[in-house]
Amino acid sequence: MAKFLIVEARFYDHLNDLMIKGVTAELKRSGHEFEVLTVPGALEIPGAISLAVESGEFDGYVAVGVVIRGETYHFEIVAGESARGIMALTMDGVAIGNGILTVENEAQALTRAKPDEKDKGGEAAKAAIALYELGQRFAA
Ligand SMILES: Nc1c(NC[C@H](O)[C@H](O)[C@H](O)CO)[nH]c(=O)[nH]c1=O
Ligand SMILES: CC(=O)[C@@H](O)COP(=O)(O)O
Repeated sequence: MAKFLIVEARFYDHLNDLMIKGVTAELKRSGHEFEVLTVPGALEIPGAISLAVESGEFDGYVAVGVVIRGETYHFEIVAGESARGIMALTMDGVAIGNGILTVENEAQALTRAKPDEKDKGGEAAKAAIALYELGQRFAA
């Protein structure tokens, strides 16, 4: 059994609730423990994970967030930089599943957040578990 930290950017409550439902269902199904940490936005997720890694308390991480395009270039920054930060940590050997939705509108977010539809939360949890197990294999 491993212990995962779910780091959620709680920008849209109802969408995050659906995403977290999918993530936790998969972690429970796989027999792993988890905690949830909430940060203001997706841009804060990589930094929060980096701080948590220093604690040595967790075996893997699931990033959860919803980034919906607005009127300005800020969407590109939030979507791109949160993904870049997560990828940099992953390339440094941290097991992270990226469940940050980057979408054009709420309808696209909803279908991807719902566990009984595209279940991107469950998908991110599976990715985190896969990287954790890979790390175990190569450390053996
Ligand atoms: N517009 C969205 C944001 N923006 C906030 C940033 O993530 C960040 O918290 C702020 O720039 C301060 O550093 N965040 C989301 O998660 N989703 C959005 O749609
Ligand atoms: C993804 C965002 O940062 C976005 O929601 C911000 O909206 P706007 O570009 O209209 O300021």
